[in-house]
Amino acid sequence: MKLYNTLTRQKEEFVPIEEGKVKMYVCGPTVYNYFHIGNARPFIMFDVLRRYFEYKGYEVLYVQNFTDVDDKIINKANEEGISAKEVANKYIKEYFKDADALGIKRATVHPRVTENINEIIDFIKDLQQKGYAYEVDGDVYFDTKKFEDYGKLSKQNIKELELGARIEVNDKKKNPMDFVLWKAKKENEPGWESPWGEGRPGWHIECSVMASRYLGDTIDIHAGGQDLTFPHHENEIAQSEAKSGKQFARYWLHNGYININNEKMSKSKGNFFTVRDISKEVDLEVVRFFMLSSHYRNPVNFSDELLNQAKSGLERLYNCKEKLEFLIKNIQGDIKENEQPIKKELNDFKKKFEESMDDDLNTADAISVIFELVRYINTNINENSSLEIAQDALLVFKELTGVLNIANKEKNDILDEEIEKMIQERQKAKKEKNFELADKIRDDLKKMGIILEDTRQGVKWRRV
Ligand SMILES: Nc1ncnc2c1ncn2[C@@H]1O[C@H](COP(=O)(O)OP(=O)(O)OP(=O)(O)O)[C@@H](O)[C@H]1O
Ligand SMILES: [Zn+2]
Repeated sequence: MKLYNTLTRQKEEFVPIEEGKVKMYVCGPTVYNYFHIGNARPFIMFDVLRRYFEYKGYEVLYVQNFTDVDDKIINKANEEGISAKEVANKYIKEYFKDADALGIKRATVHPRVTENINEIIDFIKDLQQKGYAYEVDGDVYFDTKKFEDYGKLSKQNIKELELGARIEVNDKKKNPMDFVLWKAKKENEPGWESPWGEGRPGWHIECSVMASRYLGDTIDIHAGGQDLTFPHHENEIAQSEAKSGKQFARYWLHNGYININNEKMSKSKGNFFTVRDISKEVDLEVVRFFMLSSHYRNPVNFSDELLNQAKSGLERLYNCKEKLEFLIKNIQGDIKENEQPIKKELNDFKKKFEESMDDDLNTADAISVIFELVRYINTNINENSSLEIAQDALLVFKELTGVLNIANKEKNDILDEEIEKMIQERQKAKKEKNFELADKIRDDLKKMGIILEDTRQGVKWRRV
């Protein structure tokens, strides 16, 4: 599989450190609000990368953190008169509700900053001992001048950055590019005891600490949104490599932005839609499908139109699946001689799907392959097919959609009330002598695996 590595600015063959194993770290949310669909992009896309590795037989260790102490959380807590911990706990719970509905698999570990304070302190102490960090009035800074490779990920011209950064006046830092590892406690802030007095960790240090704690000094993949490349990931590299003397992450993956009117969707600009609000309008599986319909590095302008397209695309997939499930219940027999080429073609779709996914996780092309498969099934598999070939087709369909985790909800999801409602509509149509509509409703139900029987006691129905 080839992945675009921000570190080298090219697509590279993925080679794991340890055979059969992938160690991934994905920067998680700062929990002071519901997350928006821009934030959902890395969560969904890297979930698919993980699932694809698993499909290929890798064991994946997947770590995604929660930033549960931060200025924004503290501000929100002070506004609402509750503790930062209460704010964070609330939004972590809400995160899981939305993430589950988006079909995002739970990480192997979801560590929180506040559960890693001792590890963070030890890490900073080590940096200080090695001469990479210095203390000023209870704050501790990373000395970027000491780390020769600073800037290697973002390929930034450090001189230019320094000029820009001078606008931000901070007399405590030796150099404008230095960044904070530990912040001395201010009033109305949570704080922890440390060798530098009471305080709390800076933002960047948490990811270096949690990645090494759960995955080791060198990890395979580190991922997040494109905005994190600089300074966040650059700083993570500086901290981790200064401490261990080893390469921190071998592949750096960054997703492009979800935009609104060509501007990055972001909490600070207020131009965002939360996943929670969207869930009131559409099933979140549609949002997942929408996300996968573009390559993860391309910018996407969010619109209702794209969401509607995703909705009808997903319906096409469910229709195909239901058709196959219906056929399987109603046909019989082993594969026939003239179906051998179909079997082969079905397997070719798998290969094509894998080729797309192997090309830097091109889910957009992978979805096109699934649509081709659907067209192929619709024209080649019917009442005259053998049971075996229909089962084969369903298996391939499920394998491919399973990697993306789309269209795999069981249709038993159709509720009894919905069925009853459709039956009532059919009765009404019959009364009005609209037999065409009545037959259509019966057929629609049949496609959903619901069989009607007109009895003297009224209409009875059963699931096939
Ligand atoms: N518009 C966007 N499109 C794609 N990814 C985004 C977008 N906005 C944020 N992200 C990513 O979402 C993830 C979660 O980050 P976090 O919760 O810190 O969001 P944030 O940066 O505070 O959001 P915002 O930019 O709205 O303030 C990060 O990987 C970040 O890069
Ligand atoms: Zn991070």
